[in-house]
Amino acid sequence: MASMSVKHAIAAAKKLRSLQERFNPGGSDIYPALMGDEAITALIPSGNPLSVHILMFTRALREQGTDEQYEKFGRRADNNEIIGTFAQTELGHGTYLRGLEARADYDRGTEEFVLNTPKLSSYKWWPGGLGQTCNYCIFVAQLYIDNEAKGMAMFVVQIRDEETHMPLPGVHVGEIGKKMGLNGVNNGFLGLKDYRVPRLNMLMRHQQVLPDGRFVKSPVSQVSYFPMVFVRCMVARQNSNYLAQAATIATRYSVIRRQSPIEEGQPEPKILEHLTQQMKVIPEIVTAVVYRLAAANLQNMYNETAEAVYRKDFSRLPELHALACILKVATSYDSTYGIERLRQACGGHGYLTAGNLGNIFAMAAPACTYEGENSVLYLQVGKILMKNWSQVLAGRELMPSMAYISECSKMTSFPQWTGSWECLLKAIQYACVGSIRLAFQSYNARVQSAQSQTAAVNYSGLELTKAAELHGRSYVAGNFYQQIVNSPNKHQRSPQFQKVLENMLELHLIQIFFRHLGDILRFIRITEDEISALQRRLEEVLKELRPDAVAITDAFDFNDKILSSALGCYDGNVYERLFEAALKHPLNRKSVPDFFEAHLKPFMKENADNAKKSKL
Ligand SMILES: CCCCC/C=C\C/C=C\C/C=C\C/C=C\C/C=C/C(=O)SCCNC(=O)CCNC(=O)[C@H](O)C(C)(C)COP(=O)(O)OP(=O)(O)OC[C@H]1O[C@@H](n2cnc3c(N)ncnc32)[C@H](O)[C@@H]1OP(=O)(O)O
Ligand SMILES: Cc1cc2nc3c(=O)[nH]c(=O)nc-3n(C[C@H](O)[C@H](O)[C@H](O)COP(=O)(O)OP(=O)(O)OC[C@H]3O[C@@H](n4cnc5c(N)ncnc54)[C@H](O)[C@@H]3O)c2cc1C
Repeated sequence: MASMSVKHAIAAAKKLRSLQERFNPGGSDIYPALMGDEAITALIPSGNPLSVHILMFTRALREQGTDEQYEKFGRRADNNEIIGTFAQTELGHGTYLRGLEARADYDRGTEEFVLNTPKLSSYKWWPGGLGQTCNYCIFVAQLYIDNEAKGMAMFVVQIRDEETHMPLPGVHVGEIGKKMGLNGVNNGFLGLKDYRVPRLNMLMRHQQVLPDGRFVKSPVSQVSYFPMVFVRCMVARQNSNYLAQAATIATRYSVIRRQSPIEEGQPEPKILEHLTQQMKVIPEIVTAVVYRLAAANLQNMYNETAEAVYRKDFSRLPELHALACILKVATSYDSTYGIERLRQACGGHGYLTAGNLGNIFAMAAPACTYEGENSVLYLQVGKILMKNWSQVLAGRELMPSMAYISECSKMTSFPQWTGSWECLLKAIQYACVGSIRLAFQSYNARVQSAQSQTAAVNYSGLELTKAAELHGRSYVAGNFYQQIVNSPNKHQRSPQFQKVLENMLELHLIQIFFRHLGDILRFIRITEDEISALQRRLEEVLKELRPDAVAITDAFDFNDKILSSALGCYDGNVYERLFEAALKHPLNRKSVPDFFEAHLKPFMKENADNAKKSKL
């Protein structure tokens, strides 16, 4: 599997390079080239062993290295002359970066760094492609000068000979073992023992170690986290893609499969005629659209911030960090949940490998963990919301994506309930701000009672997480509302298309309202009649969107090769493809399986003999 994945990955990397040149000639931004990432991902259903090379190794060299270091390493990496990974996580630490144990000691006598993973727990563990594919890595270590810790630093480390691919002396590298999915990625482990690299192998765009050992601190330490921010932005796009693929498969299957008459004596309908099936499938189609639009917004913000950081303007980093966290969490959680719900909507055939929904789930699910485990990133956002609430109390302006928090904070009560889109959106935002206020009361009371900020964050963690989740909902729903209702290119849309988009907005807002009804009722009085009216609207909009479900998923434009699913094939010949896949199973090569003579027959005979004996 690994070699097949590498073969496909090389084909994908060549395609990506050509896409990059076409979309973005000579440019550094990979994102436009990834417009074809569905194809890339589909080429390698077991995961792309070069993805961390492309997404993190090359970018870290470009963004964290000096121009000279880019010329020495980055150009060769961009040209795929060397293959690298991003080796930060260790066997013993992944989240708490200040706890990383790998160390880099500066030797001013030789102007080198001596790299060590002092204990088993210090081994790098998980980096994509590290096991077998890569010959270089970005090695993240605690920097020590004269045995004094200076914080985290990144080092370009060659781990394998470029000709023979043999691990270099002092390098212990290999594959970490089978995973739930992505088994073509060869995630690896790396131990270094007294491994020396020249001083200029430390990436020094933002922080430097001078030949005499003097340390020049980064103006903004968080800029070293930037490679992670980029992948979080990519996860938002990629996981919305995975959800869109699953939604396409389940939608197509739901208009092929017939089951259970709705009226006595009537023929069995397509299962998508069942209202409960519509409630399983159509909201996931809409969620995929909602997150794809939010991810595109985030990517634009990333590109703008990356250019600003290149000019040493770090002002937009905090907002990008907050949004990248919240969208990475929301898309990975919701896509993973949605793909499983869509799998269940396809009955038993959804559980067949030939349906590919299991593999799509296995590709999507780890995004809840890598690039910052979701619950940890929610706490990150919760902390940022506490800081911003302090700004609100001090009457200061907030970052644009949090402006609604200021507006809602000035409302003494929620206006008369109308049930309009604006009302639904404001209700979610108002509930979010109510949750932030409550979380702040708990958090601030703890800080005031002399708890450390870290401890206060931990003990207020449930409320901080709730506030962060509702902030994510507010941002995503707000973005979707703006795109549908206030988009500058709205007039270019046909009335029919605008109506479909408005139906998707109606469904999204009502669905989020019902998902957080408890959170909303905590702060807003809504009558039973008003809630029942929304229930009716939900049923109505599902019915309205039903005729458009196939067209919307066709518009995702995944071909059969990408979907790789007997349930989601464009020609709808599901049963023929399921049967064709079944006949290809190795067990069907022989009429009598080998295990019959070896195991089953003796087993049955023994039982028969025992039964006879017991009768005697
Ligand atoms: C061609 C490719 C194929 C096609 C594929 C297509 C698309 C790609 C889709 C998916 C990806 C595919 C492949 C890649 C797969 C896997 C790659 C995975 C890689 C990894 O997992 S790399 C390792 C990731 N690890 C982490 O994320 C660690 C998480 N931990 C942390 O971030 C930190 O420890 C912490 C949790 C933030 C805590 O930090 P701490 O040091 O305790 O300090 P704090 O007080 O919490 O923060 C200090 C300060 O800094 C701010 N901050 C924190 N993080 C950031 C950041 N990232 N950016 C900016 N600012 C940050 C924080 O807000 C605080 O600010 P203050 O103002 O409060 O001081
Ligand atoms: C498929 C995959 C690919 C990966 N690729 C890479 C890669 O290329 N490069 C790389 O460096 N890493 C990579 N990783 C590692 C990934 O970044 C880590 O798994 C992730 O950061 C979580 O760290 P951990 O696994 O050590 O879990 P831990 O940090 O040990 O966390 C375990 C659990 O403890 C809880 N927890 C931890 N900290 C807190 C906290 N502060 N507050 C509350 N609860 C907390 C959470 O529930 C968390 O899930 C990859 C992981 C996977 C699964």
